[in-house]
Amino acid sequence: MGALANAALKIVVAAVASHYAIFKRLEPDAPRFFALVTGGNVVLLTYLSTSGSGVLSVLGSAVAINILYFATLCTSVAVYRLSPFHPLSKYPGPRSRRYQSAKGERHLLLKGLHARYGPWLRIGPNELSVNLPAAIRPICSQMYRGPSYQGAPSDGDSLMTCTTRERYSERLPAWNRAFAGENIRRFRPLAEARTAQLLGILSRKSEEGTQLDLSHWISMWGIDIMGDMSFSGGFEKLTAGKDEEGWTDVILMGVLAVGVLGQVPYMRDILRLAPTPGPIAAFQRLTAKKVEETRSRQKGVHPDILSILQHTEPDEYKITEAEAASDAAFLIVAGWDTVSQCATAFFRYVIADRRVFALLRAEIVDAFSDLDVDYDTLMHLPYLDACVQEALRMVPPVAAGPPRTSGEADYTILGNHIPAKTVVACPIYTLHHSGESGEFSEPDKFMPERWLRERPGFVHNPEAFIPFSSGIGVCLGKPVALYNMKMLAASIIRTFDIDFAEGFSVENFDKSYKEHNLWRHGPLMVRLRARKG
Ligand code: HEM
Repeated sequence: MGALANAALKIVVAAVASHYAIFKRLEPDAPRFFALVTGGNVVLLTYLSTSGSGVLSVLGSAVAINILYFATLCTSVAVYRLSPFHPLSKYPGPRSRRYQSAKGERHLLLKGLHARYGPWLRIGPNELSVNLPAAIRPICSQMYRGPSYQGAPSDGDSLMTCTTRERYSERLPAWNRAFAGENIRRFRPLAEARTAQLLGILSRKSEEGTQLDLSHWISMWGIDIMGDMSFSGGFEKLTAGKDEEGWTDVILMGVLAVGVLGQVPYMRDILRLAPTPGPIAAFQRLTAKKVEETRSRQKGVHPDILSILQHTEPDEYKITEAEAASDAAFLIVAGWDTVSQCATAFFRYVIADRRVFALLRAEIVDAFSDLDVDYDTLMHLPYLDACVQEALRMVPPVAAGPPRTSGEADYTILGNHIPAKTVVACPIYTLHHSGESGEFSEPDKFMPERWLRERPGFVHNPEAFIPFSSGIGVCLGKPVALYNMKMLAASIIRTFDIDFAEGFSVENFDKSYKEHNLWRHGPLMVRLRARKG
């Protein structure tokens, strides 16, 4: 009995010691974890078999030792994480550290937690959420992306999932070139052509007097534009009128995987061994085909984004085919749902407020009358700009704050110590809606006027407004996104009178919003009539 207790004590000590030495702050990656477990068990079995016991007895002892070891290890990890010895113990937060929501209400949960615990919030063992505008710049301009970006299994990293800042910096020049100068100007006619195509469809529907889901058509418009810009076409969803291949769901699935597996990035190595689900494999085949097409093209011909990324300068990093395929998929995620969500929110709020609609209509009709919508005039319409900003504030397409990591260094942000290997995020939705800390008066109300500073005494802090993120990894497509949204908004508003469809409930529509890294919601049902006068 004494020998058994002695052996058990040794196992407990070994588990606590290995927690301290290996598992204390981070989950080790999958290969190292399996090497450790396999190596440990080989040594254990060799040792046990020298005792002269039978095979069954040796195996039974090994199983018991493993159970005791891992139970102690897990307890030790849990106790340490909740203890005052943990470097993040001074930060308040719910004891369970649970802020994920399978119901898609993470944005509301996080907002509520900040209201309860204050701007510095511990939301995971090694994770902080910081709801302070003054902290955005120091965090986002110094810290690189956190490990959660490595959640999705893939053969090559996209720009966004580059594991190191050095590799990211090597790839950035080609991306910057794709979104600058002559290249970015070439994207405008693509958006204009798709907008004209959408107007044609909407005109036909309005003549038939049918009610329609505007968010669906905006989504088809958005994905077609991204296909044109990224790899010179390939979707044609406006023509089809529907997403037959189900790319919408595939992309949602991919983004969800990043969100869930990002919490346990070591699982990516394990999942890579599993067969890829059919729809994702089909999307991978599409991006691989686009890589092949754009790679075989001559430099300078059809300079879509994927071609620019692959035809780099001689002294620049040359991406592999797998990386190019990941970039192609990432581009669609980055530029499609974001713009579509913002445009949908824009119409939901503008249609609901007839005063806003009338002011917007007057500004747009006055600017263009029967003329074509030109870039310079469009981008300088103050009320349209205020409405777009306000839609981005109300429903930021990326609601969660992009997670950053302190990596191997300690930081001090606004006098607060952030130890190495801590994940830190500035929660975009919460920042846009924090009335408590006073960034925006009446934060849950759609009020374009707040951007025009026409309300004396009205609190308005643009420093807290970061729909496109900030610092390292800030959105490169912002000018494209703003132009495309304004072009769509002006074109639809000057062409149609718009009302919600009969029986449509704005309250139910708002309640249908769920956040899973991307937004999902019910249909935005409207009735369009050709504008008179
Ligand atoms: C309203 C529309 C958009 C919003 C709100 C938005 C928002 C964002 C945010 C928050 C990030 C940072 C994500 C992170 O670090 O996790 C980001 C990155 C990025 N976005 Fe956008 N985006 C929009 C449209 C677009 C469009 C249309 C494109 C392309 C045409 C685009 C291209 C990119 C790229 C390439 C990055 C990565 C930049 C980098 O890592 O250096 N975005 N965007």
